Amino acid sequence: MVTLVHNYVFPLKGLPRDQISTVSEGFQFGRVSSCFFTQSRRVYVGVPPVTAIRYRIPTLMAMRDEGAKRGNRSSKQKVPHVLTVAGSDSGAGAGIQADLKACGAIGVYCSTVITAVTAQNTIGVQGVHSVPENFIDEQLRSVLSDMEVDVVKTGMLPSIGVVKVLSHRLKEFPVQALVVDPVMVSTSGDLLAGPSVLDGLREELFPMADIVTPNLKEASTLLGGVKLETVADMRSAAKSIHALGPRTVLVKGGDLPDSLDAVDIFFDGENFHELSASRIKTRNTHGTGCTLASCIAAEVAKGSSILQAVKIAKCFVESALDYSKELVIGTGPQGPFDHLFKLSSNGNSYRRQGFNPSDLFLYAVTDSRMNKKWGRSISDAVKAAIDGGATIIQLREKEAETRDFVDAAKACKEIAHSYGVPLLINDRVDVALAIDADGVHVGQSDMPAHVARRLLGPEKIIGVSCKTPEQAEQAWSDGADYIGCGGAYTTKTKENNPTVGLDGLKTVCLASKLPVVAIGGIGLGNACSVMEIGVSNLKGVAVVSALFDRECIASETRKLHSLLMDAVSRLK
Ligand SMILES: Nc1ncnc2c1ncn2[C@@H]1O[C@H](COP(=O)(O)OP(=O)(O)OP(=O)(O)O)[C@@H](O)[C@H]1O
Ligand SMILES: Cc1ncc(CO)c(N)n1
Ligand SMILES: [Mg+2]
Repeated sequence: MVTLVHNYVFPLKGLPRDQISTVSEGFQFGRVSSCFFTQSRRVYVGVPPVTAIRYRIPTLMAMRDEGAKRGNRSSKQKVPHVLTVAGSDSGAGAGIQADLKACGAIGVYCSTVITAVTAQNTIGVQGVHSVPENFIDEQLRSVLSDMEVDVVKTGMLPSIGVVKVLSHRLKEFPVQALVVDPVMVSTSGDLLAGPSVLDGLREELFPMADIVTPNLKEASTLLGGVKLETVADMRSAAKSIHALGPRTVLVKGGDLPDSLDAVDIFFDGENFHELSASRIKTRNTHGTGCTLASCIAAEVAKGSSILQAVKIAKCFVESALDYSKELVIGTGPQGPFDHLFKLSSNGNSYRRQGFNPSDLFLYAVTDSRMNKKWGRSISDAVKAAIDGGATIIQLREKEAETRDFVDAAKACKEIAHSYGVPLLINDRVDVALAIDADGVHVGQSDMPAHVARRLLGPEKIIGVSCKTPEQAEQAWSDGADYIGCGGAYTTKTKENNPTVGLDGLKTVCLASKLPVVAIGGIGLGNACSVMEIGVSNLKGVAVVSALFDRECIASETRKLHSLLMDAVSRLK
């Protein structure tokens, strides 16, 4: 199942115990009696008869990140990186093109080694032109030797020679994880890989793979043609394929006949997980397999576990299919879908042109108690703040009934957008979705930012409250756009909220790869001191009572705006 590489056993013996972590999910082995090493840079230390301990050898990347954390702020931003080794689909629904779009949508860099060029459309595959093996090898070497790939994802590998070349290069340049989509036949029934490739996959790639993702036909072919017609069949297929060596298996049920749900079976050698999504009624399912595998790779590159990544990927495919179910591209039976969730959107006059960190400059956060105290509606308060120069609005409504909140948020969005000011919703991702707000702001105990990102899509703004460098790092890897850091000073607005002070704020700003807005007890008297900590990614201040617990919101906002302008011009 895995190769014993003795060189790697010896250094392991001296490994301090505190550098070994016990991992339950996906790391239970039937019988492991000694140490071994897989190509994906993991060392398993067997404790017979059933458990295994995992130690992840730090990747070059992790070491570089460590270096960056230790104060080398000039080091470049690390972007999670997936390399796809696959075929081009001229119709751009599947293959390399699907991989690029999927990774792009998830916010992960994707490099491409092209194994074949297909002439393909919504009707079928009209031609395949394989790239010579030595040139595939050259592409692999170019990318792997230079670009610090996190995860490799494979799609169409047209010959056994290509499989061998790839497995050789992966041994020379190990990566964190390998996702193998054993593409054999297109959904239109056209052959994309010869039968000899099967042996190559089984012998060379599966033992190195962290996950293998066959569809029903591929699972059947891998197992010598067994019939797979039910979820129970899929379970036993997953088990048999797992025995061929991969760490985990996902048998995809997109093509399962007569099923109301799209059910996939995940097996990690110990446990089965039945993953279900509603089956979207659409012709646009061309490329779902490639997309799913790329999303898994992208999520793993961002730091998810394999199972977590599969769940997120499945949800991505379901949402994308749902979003593009009416899309009409091509005349054939199998259309592509919209990975970027945008092509078919209409009627939305205000579309954000990417997040602009300078919008954090004067960040107004509403408070229902203060509005009640002064007898004004949320939308009047918002309008006044914008009149005074607020550059972004967050609606923070802890007490309102959901329906009232949705109505108020709709009204506020209209006002904010008429001034070109973005509107965010505190905590309530559902409300943000309901009114198509510009984004959300979540705290450490609210919905995790990576889940919010999945629900809201790549365009929306996501902010996360962070008090420590670790939380800031997490927010960045979760795909947030900015962080809010505080309390800068003590505040009565938010009870039980420890103050980090200006020193804490500075520490977080220095560690954060994202722009920061300071919050907590900030007002006319101290806003300048906050900005004067002088860290370039501190983009502004967020205020609640200094604006909303005042008789005239607009004039207080105006005063704060001009103070901030002065502070910033002094810093230049
Ligand atoms: N109509 C649908 N609605 C929701 N999910 C679907 C639908 N069709 C497929 N899926 C999901 O998409 C993923 C890919 O599954 P599928 O079995 O279609 O792979 P595939 O045949 O390799 O794809 P392709 O060859 O079209 O790229 C699975 O998670 C599956 O459950
Ligand atoms: C190039 C290519 N790769 C994979 C698939 C499987 O969908 C396809 N149709 N075309
Ligand atoms: Mg399919």
